[in-house]
Amino acid sequence: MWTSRPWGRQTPRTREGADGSAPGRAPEALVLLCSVGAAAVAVAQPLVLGRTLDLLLRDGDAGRWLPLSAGLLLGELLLDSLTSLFTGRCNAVWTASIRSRALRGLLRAVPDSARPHPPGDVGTRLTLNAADAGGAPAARAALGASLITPLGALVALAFVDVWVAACVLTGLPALALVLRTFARDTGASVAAYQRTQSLIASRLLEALDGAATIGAAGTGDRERARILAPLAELAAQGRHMWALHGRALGRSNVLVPLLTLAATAVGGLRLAAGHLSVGDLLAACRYAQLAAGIGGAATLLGALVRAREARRRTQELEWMPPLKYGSRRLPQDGPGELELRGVRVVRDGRQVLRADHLRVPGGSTVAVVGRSGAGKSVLAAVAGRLIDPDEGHVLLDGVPLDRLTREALRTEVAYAFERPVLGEGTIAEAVATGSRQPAPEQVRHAALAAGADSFVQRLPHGYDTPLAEAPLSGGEHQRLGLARAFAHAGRLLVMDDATSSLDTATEHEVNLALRRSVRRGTRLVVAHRPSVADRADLVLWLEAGEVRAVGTHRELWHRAGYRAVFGTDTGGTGAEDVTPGDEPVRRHEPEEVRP
Ligand SMILES: Nc1ncnc2c1ncn2[C@@H]1O[C@H](COP(=O)(O)OP(=O)(O)OP(=O)(O)O)[C@@H](O)[C@H]1O
Repeated sequence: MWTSRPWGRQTPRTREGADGSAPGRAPEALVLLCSVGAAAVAVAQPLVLGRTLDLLLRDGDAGRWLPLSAGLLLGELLLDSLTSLFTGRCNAVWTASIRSRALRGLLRAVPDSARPHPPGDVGTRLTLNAADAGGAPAARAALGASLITPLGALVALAFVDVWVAACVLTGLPALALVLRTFARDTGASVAAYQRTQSLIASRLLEALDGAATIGAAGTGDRERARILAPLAELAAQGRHMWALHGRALGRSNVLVPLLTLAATAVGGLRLAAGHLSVGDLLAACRYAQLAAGIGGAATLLGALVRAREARRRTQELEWMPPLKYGSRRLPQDGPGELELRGVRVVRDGRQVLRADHLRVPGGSTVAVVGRSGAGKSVLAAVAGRLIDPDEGHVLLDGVPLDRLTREALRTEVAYAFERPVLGEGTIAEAVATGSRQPAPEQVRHAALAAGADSFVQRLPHGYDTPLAEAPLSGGEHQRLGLARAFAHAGRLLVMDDATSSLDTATEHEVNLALRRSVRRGTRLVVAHRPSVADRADLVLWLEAGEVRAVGTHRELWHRAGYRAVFGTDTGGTGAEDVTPGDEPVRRHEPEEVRP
């Protein structure tokens, strides 16, 4: 049953960072604080343990040093646990923030600029790459803290015994060199690995999208091979990364014990010479270990390099050029007159649309026809400012579209597409989604006009049926897209192949309803059927990106080139598929439409 629940856009309770705002320094500061605390405790421990041991050996009673040692051990444990907790939290909020910013950048971008990023690539950037990039602040904090331990240990060691400290110091440049080489070499591999990951994801999504075609053509094996072709490269890159990591760890794993051994030997000699106590030797050995632990920074460094490359990839989405809006509004009750002045659209150095002095009178219905690739969709996109022309201007009721506020543009220009994206909510929410919030009765009215009401009523929960539970045919899906466009119809409605999946009779009913029941305005209809062109007030015939002619369907039908657009060369008007008994088409005489 359809309920009258209003489908107001609810403000979801967003998790920290998920709204795209930067989480600030607090999560990172907490990680830094706890890791520095843990590092400080680690540095203090050997001194205290050494002193405790000396007191126990000498007096058999270490006094308050014993509980202090235990306290430090427990403190280190607690601080390590807190570091893990805050690291998880920091990673989560940063990942959410980076992902939201990238997504927002993508959604705000000029649609054409997103074209080079196929869905699989976008998916990889928003999931894997965002998560890697989100790990950077915590890794940075941990790296900073991880340097405190060896440096602090070295200073403390110098207090215990300067000779042992000097011995450790001589080995540190070698460890630093290992880290530097690792950071340099691993950067390029990580970037290549992430690119290949995204290529595989893109191919997989392409194949899923075209699963029916692949199944029908029996090219499953070839497709599988195509998707997995970069896998060998990915494996090689992965192995290379692990080899670099392994080499860095291996080298530091050799250097660290050697250094500790050398420090222990020097400490032993100093003990034998009476310059060190047993407790001092214990502390010196532990400090030597901590100082040499700088090699462990390789893992954090690896995470940071990966995060840097991943961040670069999410920022490519975040920083895509946004569609900029102006501050002007449309004149009240304007008829929806559309004008294209000196418009040129160029793609890959090729002109794909040129239209000059083209004026579509307000309230008229114009069919845009032409062979495949003629530029119909480009014209449709330019007419409602989905893209800006490279040259020239598009005006709606005398106002250039790029001067309009976002609100004026999106409330007065509606689109219906061949393959509308309906989202994940209920049927009602899918129709209601848009710049305005239509009331439930308006949603139903729009669905009726789009010929969707009857099949929606048959669904288990009517308009409240979640889309995921509504098995929709291509035509039903398209009708919901039309309903959404009708529910938000402004003074200009652009329909780009939006009825291609409807049978001729349904398409005709939709056309009649559009005239009778949807807010009046100018209609720009990209069409492939002669019947649609015949019902329009005027036809705009495009060829190779240029306006070939403007006229009524019946006028143009005399031209063989025009008939060829519809793949027919019969003597009729090609509009014979119009349902008998149609009401006569009411034409709004255009005052001026010329190419
Ligand atoms: N972003 C782009 N990059 C490169 N070329 C583009 C881009 N957008 C459109 N084109 C090219 O512009 C030309 C017109 O494309 P358009 O989609 O407008 O054709 P169409 O007339 O709608 O075709 P169809 O009827 O097959 O949908 C095509 O050759 C297309 O390849």
